[in-house]
This record gives sequence, C-alpha cells and structure tokens, in this order.
Amino acid sequence: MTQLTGDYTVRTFDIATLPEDRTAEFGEWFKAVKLGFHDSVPGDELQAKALRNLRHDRRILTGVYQASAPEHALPATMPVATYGTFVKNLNVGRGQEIPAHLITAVTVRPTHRRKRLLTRLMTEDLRQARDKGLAVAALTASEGGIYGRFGFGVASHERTITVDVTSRFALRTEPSGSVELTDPRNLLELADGIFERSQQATPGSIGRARFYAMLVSGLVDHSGEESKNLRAALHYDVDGVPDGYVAYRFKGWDSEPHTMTVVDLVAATPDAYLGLWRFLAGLDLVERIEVEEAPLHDPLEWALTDPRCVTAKDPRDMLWLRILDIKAALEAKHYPMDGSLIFRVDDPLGLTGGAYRLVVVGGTATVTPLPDEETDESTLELSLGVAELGSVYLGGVPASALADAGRIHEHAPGAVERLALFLAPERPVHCRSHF
Ligand SMILES: CC(=O)SCCNC(=O)CCNC(=O)[C@H](O)C(C)(C)COP(=O)(O)OP(=O)(O)OC[C@H]1O[C@@H](n2cnc3c(N)ncnc32)[C@H](O)[C@@H]1OP(=O)(O)O
Repeated sequence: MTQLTGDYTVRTFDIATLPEDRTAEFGEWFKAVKLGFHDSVPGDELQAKALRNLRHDRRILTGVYQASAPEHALPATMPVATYGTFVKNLNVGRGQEIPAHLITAVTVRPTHRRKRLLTRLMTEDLRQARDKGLAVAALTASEGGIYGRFGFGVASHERTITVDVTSRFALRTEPSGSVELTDPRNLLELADGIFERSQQATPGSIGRARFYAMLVSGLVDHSGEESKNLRAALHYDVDGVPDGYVAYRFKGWDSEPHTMTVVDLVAATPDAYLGLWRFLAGLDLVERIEVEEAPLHDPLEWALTDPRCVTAKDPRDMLWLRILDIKAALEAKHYPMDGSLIFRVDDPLGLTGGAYRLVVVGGTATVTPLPDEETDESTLELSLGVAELGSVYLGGVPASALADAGRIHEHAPGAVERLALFLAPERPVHCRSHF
C-alpha cells in the first residue's frame, strides 16, 4: 500500500480473498486493533466471527510490521500499526448515492506513536483512493484533534436521548401500519433491506457494515458475545410489508426508572418510525427509553403532544468527510436551485485543491477547474479549506457558522449564503452507521 521504509514493512491484504492458511495473520492484526482501543484480547471464537464479518464487507486491511522484536516483547508478527478500509454508498442528498472510501481500525502501538506512522499510511491511502476514482472518504473519529490535518471535516452530528414513556407520552396523530414482535434472528435477513430503504431517504446515511445485521439479530453484542436478552419488533406497512424494525434490551430491574435501551431502530418511512415509537412507549413495566445514537433533528419531538418527554444529552460529531475529488463530489449532487459560484479550495495534501467554477442548470452541476491566472481576489467569490468543504458538503453543518469562525472566507456579498443554499439537503442530515 505505501512506501514506508527503514525499520518497517507494510502488508495489505484483501480480507475477502485471504486464504485459510493466512488467517493467523488476520488474528494478529485483529489483536493489534483491540490493543489500540484498550479492548480485551479477543479469543478464537470472536476472531472467527470478526473475520466472517470483515470478509463480508470486503475490507482491505493494512498492518505495519517491525523486522524483529526483542525477547519477551510482543511478537514481530503483530503489527505496530493497523489501518482498514472498505467502500459503502453515501447518500449525498436528494436520493443521490456515491461510493465512499471508509476508513476504520486506525491504531498505532503506544511505543510507536508520534513517529508519523498514521501520517504516512493515511496520506498514501487517500491518494490511492482518489486515483481509484472515489470522490469522498469518511470516518468516525475517536478524538476530535486527529483528522482535520488530513482534510477531514465534521459533516454530521448525533446525540443521546432518553424518552419519558409514562402517561406523559402521547403522539399527536396515529401512525398507520402495525407492529409485531419477531425473533431477532429474522433481522439477519430483513435488516439490510429495511436499512437500504431508510438510507435512500436520509442524506448523510452510509451503507452498513455486516456487523449491524449480526448485532440486531443477537448473534453478537458489542463485546462479540451472543446476546441473550435482545428483543425485536417489526413494523408492517398497511400492505403488510416490513418497513421498520427495532432491536432493544431491558436495562434491568435495578434501572431507575425502569429503562429499555434501543440497540437499533431503523425505519423506511415516517409512519414506521412513529409506529415503532408508539410500540416502545406501550411496553408495560417500562418508564423510560434510551437511544444512544439519535438524530439531532428528531421527528419524535415534533410528533409528541409534550415535546419535553425527550431529553437530549451529549451532542457530538459523528461523520467526518474528506473530499478527494471536488469536481466529482459536487457534480454527484442534485441542487435545489440554479446559479453559479466561483471558489477556491485549499488542500494541504494537494489531492484536489484549486479554483473552480460551479454552474447549476436544471439542478445539475458542472464544475470546471480554473487556471490560476483567471482567479484572483476580484473573480473569486469564496475560499475555504478542503476540511471545511467536507463539513458543508452534505448540508448538515451551517456554512455561516464556519464563516463566522473564520474558516470560510467570503469575497463577494451573499456567496456564503449561496453556497449553503446550493448544498442544502431535502431532509436533515443523519448518519446512523458507525464503522
Ligand atoms: C478512524 C479511526 O479508526 S479513529 C481511531 C483512531 N485511533 C485511536 O484513537 C487509537 C489510539 N491512538 C492511536 O493509535 C494513535 O495515537 C493515532 C492513530 C491516533 C495517531 O497515530 P500516530 O502514528 O502517533 O500519528 P502521527 O505520528 O502520524 O501524528 C500526526 C500528527 O497528528 C498529531 N496527532 C496524532 N494523534 C493525535 C491526537 N490523538 N490528538 C491530537 N493530535 C494528534 C500528531 O501530534 C502529529 O502532529 P504534527 O503533524 O503537528 O506533528
């Protein structure tokens, strides 16, 4: 994958085609990831489950290895740095989906940190992804200070909510359709299809890793064990077709008030969403529902007669986007209005920066790179960094907030507002897939 030199070698493997006699290599790579995130050492069974899931996602795994390790140190077969990628579709608004380069499992061993291993892996990987024709890269970040330097910007947020489902809870209107309990194992077959329908209606949504189908069917929990106390329900539309599901578990009789935790709730339609909430609120012996990965703009609040049943906490960044090809990324979107904008993007990694003219006719954009001699302060209407473009690309982050923070520079009056109007999504941006 990269030309790391000196004491290190780099091995990249396509996990989907990794021969059985090299699965031990995967095991060492997986242990290194667990080490990096301070998780327990994975046993054989967990490794086998992870291998199956990652094969399904067709992940490309990279490890950085030392030539040798001193006696009693971790063996040289275990990488000192890990890096994983796979490709899933991203909804960029108005039902348009493009393949996104997803980056995950980034770790550097504590004894090897700050030697630029991540920098070298990521710089090379982003360049290769761009050369393969991928217009955007995405990740979810363990810490906020790591990825801005590589041109990633925060593009979506999430929050945790608790919902009071005592007698205060009442919906303003009755959603259509019905809800039935199901064996969670049925979600192994149904979850992906329902998610894909919800993704088509949700700007910012990213296709799901295999892990989610395993999670909601109870085959694994977050520690990799089989889940014994998971329950599930399906929402059926008026024609009897499943169009939403919720997987949930009871927090225990010690929880005060008695609380049910939503593991995953996916709905392809607003009726399915509210129908599943009506079902959850009707669970006997339960006074509160908790959802960890809830949208910032939740229709539930607006559907309740008392919106204060919903208490939100811990709003946080979720999806980080890195534009790899400005022309391809902007031309992939459909636009709510016609017009034009001349802007410059500064890209510290030199992948896609420069000046461009965006012209939208009939909702379709043409983006033309402009030669330097044609662009100066008098012709440019706007300038911004590639991380800032990643933040505003989906329309989930206000361009005016970035301008007020001194991160987008307006050279012609109204240009920031025009950028925001061009990129505005048809519905609130929300990514409910961690990876
Ligand atoms: C997509 C994901 O997988 S998110 C998960 C990321 N991984 C983790 O959080 C696991 C624990 N942390 C680690 O494994 C490592 O510390 C990593 C991967 C975050 C960084 O790896 P390193 O090889 O040490 O990074 P590298 O040496 O290339 O640092 C590059 C720059 O980023 C900075 N940097 C690195 N990590 C951080 C951080 N956590 N916070 C702020 N700045 C950071 C470095 O100071 C350096 O800055 P400089 O260019 O100004 O000198």
